[in-house]
Amino acid sequence: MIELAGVTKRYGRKVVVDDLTFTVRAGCVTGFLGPNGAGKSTTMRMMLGLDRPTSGHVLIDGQPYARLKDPLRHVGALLDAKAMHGGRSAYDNLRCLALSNGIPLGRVDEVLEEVGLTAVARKRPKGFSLGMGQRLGIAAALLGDPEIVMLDEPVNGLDPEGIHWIRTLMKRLAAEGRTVFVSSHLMSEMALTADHLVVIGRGRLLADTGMREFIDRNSRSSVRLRTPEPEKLRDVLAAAGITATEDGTGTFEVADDTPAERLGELALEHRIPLHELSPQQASLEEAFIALTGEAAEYRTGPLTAKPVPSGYPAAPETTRPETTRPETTRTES
Ligand SMILES: Nc1ncnc2c1ncn2[C@@H]1O[C@H](COP(=O)(O)OP(=O)(O)OP(=O)(O)O)[C@@H](O)[C@H]1O
Repeated sequence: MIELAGVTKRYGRKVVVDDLTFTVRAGCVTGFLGPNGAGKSTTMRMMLGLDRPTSGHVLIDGQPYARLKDPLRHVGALLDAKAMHGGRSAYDNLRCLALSNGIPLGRVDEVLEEVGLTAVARKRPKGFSLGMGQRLGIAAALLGDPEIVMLDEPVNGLDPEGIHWIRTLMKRLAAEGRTVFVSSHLMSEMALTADHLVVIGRGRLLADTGMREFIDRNSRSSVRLRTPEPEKLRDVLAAAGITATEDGTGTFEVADDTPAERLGELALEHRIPLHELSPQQASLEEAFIALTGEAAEYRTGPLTAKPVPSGYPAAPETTRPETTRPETTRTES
């Protein structure tokens, strides 16, 4: 478990992390999201004792990181894949880490196998591709068989097989009862991987909530109808007081919370043929943009920047439904 209490970080006069309080729990994958420059990496560095909070504190399983004995056995982290010694082989990089953290050397071969780098174990990382470097960084994070795994943008540079692998790995680690905390800008990937989300904007907590709840709260769902008789459907919907938008080709979008069942029954009642009747689920990406729109420091033009529908949230969304995932025990290596 990772606990942050009132964590603030200032660089000069700039407040980069602003009074963050949240807990990252074991047994699930927690996604850490925020626009560019929101303070994610700074927060992760403070969790790992690489940066000191200006105020507030971070506890790892109840202790500051600096007090952990053999920290790699408690927390494995990938922050910067390029942090490896480029002139030392992949094996030697991991061997040094193992020796300095009291980790059995047999783990080096195990993690190299796990990340698929056994064949290049004797090669130097300076010749590695971005994806191979990421895999080596992930191997280092797993080396101490830690209870807590923290990964900053782990899918960076990974090929589709690698992305699938890291997703499966994170889910497995969480199912084993470990704490998995991961940042990513790849929303589609995060939607498939994370159970819980912590979202920050300009250093402030915007949401600490379950994935489904986050999407439901920050986006509007709708129902799409398609008919060869749009005039008839338009009149029926208007008479029923249902607001719909039309695209001019017989496709209607109803976003006023009328359930699909009611729309289907109305169409049937008036003998209007429907070629489509489908509830539209908003994506994590849409919900994320809606929530963080005003908190984004670096924004693109109007083509991609969407207006925030309900204003900048005054208080973060903080709900944490009970996890149904059973905690499993695991044996130390
Ligand atoms: N050592 C530093 N000195 C001064 N400013 C810093 C330092 N480190 C980070 N910052 C600033 O803090 C802010 C947050 O940076 P950080 O890298 O934590 O954001 P991030 O959410 O990880 O961004 P990204 O998604 O782009 O990686 C940025 O404005 C950055 O310029």
